[in-house]
Amino acid sequence: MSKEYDVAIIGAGTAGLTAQEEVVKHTDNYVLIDDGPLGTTCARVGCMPSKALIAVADDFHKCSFFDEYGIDGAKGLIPDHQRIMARVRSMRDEFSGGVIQEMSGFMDKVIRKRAEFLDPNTLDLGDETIRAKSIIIATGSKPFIPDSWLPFKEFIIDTDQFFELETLPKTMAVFGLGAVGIELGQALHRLGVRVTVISRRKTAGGLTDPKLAEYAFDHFSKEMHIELGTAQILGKTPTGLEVGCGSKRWSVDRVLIATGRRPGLQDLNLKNLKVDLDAKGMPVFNPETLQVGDLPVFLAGDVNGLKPVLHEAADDGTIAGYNACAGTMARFKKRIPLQITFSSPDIAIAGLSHKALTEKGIDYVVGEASWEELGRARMMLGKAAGRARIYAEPQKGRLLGAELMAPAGEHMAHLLALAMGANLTIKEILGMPFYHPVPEEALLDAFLQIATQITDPVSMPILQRIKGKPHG
Ligand SMILES: Cc1cc2nc3c(=O)[nH]c(=O)nc-3n(C[C@H](O)[C@H](O)[C@H](O)COP(=O)(O)OP(=O)(O)OC[C@H]3O[C@@H](n4cnc5c(N)ncnc54)[C@H](O)[C@@H]3O)c2cc1C
Ligand SMILES: NC(=O)c1ccc[n+]([C@@H]2O[C@H](COP(=O)([O-])OP(=O)(O)OC[C@H]3O[C@@H](n4cnc5c(N)ncnc54)[C@H](O)[C@@H]3O)[C@@H](O)[C@H]2O)c1
Repeated sequence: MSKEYDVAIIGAGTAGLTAQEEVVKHTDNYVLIDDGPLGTTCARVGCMPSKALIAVADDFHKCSFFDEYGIDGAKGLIPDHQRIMARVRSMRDEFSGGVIQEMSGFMDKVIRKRAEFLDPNTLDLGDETIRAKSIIIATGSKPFIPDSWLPFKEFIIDTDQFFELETLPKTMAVFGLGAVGIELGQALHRLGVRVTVISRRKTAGGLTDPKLAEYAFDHFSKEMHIELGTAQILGKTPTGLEVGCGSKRWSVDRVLIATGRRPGLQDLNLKNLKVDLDAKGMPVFNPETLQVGDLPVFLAGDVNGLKPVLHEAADDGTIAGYNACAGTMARFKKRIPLQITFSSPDIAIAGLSHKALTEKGIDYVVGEASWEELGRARMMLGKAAGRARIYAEPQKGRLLGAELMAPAGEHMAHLLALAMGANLTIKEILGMPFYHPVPEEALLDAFLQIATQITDPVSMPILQRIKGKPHG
């Protein structure tokens, strides 16, 4: 006879653990199923170890400015790749160990097995079946290697394997210039690995505004070797692989695959849910309730492919946990979208992207900011680069969205998202303080441009002063 639960959660990552926090408020009769390593993708092989590596790479990169600053001796500094990777792993172990420690209070609810659906209320765990009134799928996403590249697998590294490297290869091809490609590609380059990035599109870190995407692509191309084209693996060499795009060829020790992740849906036997699946095997679900069709089944976190970033996975866990226990489905208002890529300069999208505005046919005016001539950016070598495109509704200039590549962009993206969340008009934004000299001053130009394009005139003495620029 199978065991009966109120809720079964498949996946003990960020979304699954947040769902558990919500479920436990309603019932103690639940189970959390995970057959993989515990500690979450974010802490083990995602957000945290990647940022630990980037921190070292960015600090080491400052050596390249020391001579110009008037500091001698920088050329003698050598990154010890073995020690760098060991430190990254040690930080990783602290972060993922912390998550596992937090789970100790409910380990008796955790089943370390792989789950497959037999029907919407029944899971096959291999040697046992369980039944649950509601089931939350929180199985995350996985790196994906196309079949044609599998014969070269011994030389291909994905992000699940990358942080296990004892040391860094001398040469590396990075396939893709999305979030993973630019973050890790730039870090490897800054640490002295000879990197060749191959990107199918003229963009970086997910930017969708064509003007900004091209600007960012060109900017990063000046720092490291980036080729535009579809990456191919052409064969093995005595020490690695021959890779290429178009008619160009390179020999590299390893390939870092950063061409996107796939939702972890493949092994769940979703056909037994008897709902329509799209071409990618994704069941139809409601993005506000996360319910699959009208079944007692929910999709939370990366697995639903909506916004594959950590804070969204956590919100999803709460929504799915709540609805899995509630009698009726609650629809939740989502936060202002925010996506930050920790390249240098940072890349970010706050609110609606250019692509989303275009697809939805929303009218907007644009203000553009630049960090190239900003005094504060120019005095910090390597920081005087960056642009932002800020989109506002054409009447009162309320912000709709923004895309940017900018120094301190991670913070500015939050400010912009806050302004969007508070529904501020451009007049209200211009009434806010902007300290001098800070990177945020560049945004004033963009706001001013918006103020001059909207239909409701903004008449403020401050506009005249900003037009003349502060003295200093
Ligand atoms: C290199 C990298 C860097 C990143 N950096 C950032 C960042 O800086 N900021 C940010 O916001 N996001 C970042 N992300 C994204 C972020 O890590 C994810 O959005 C988040 O971890 C998703 O959480 P999740 O709960 O959906 O999935 P996960 O944490 O992956 O959890 C899924 C769990 O399901 C289990 N599972 C899968 N299939 C089954 C099955 N059939 N049966 C049982 N268990 C199963 C797995 O073992 C796993 O434990 C990064 C991702 C990567 C790869
Ligand atoms: N800072 C962050 O929040 C952060 C950091 C890293 C990863 N992530 C998450 O991880 C997920 C996966 O990141 P990712 O960078 O692997 O995927 P991605 O989808 O962000 O980017 C993949 C890129 O690879 C390109 N590409 C695909 N096939 C190619 C080929 N054959 N040749 C050349 N280019 C090719 C695509 O055009 C795309 O631009 C993202 O969705 C992101 O949410 C987030």
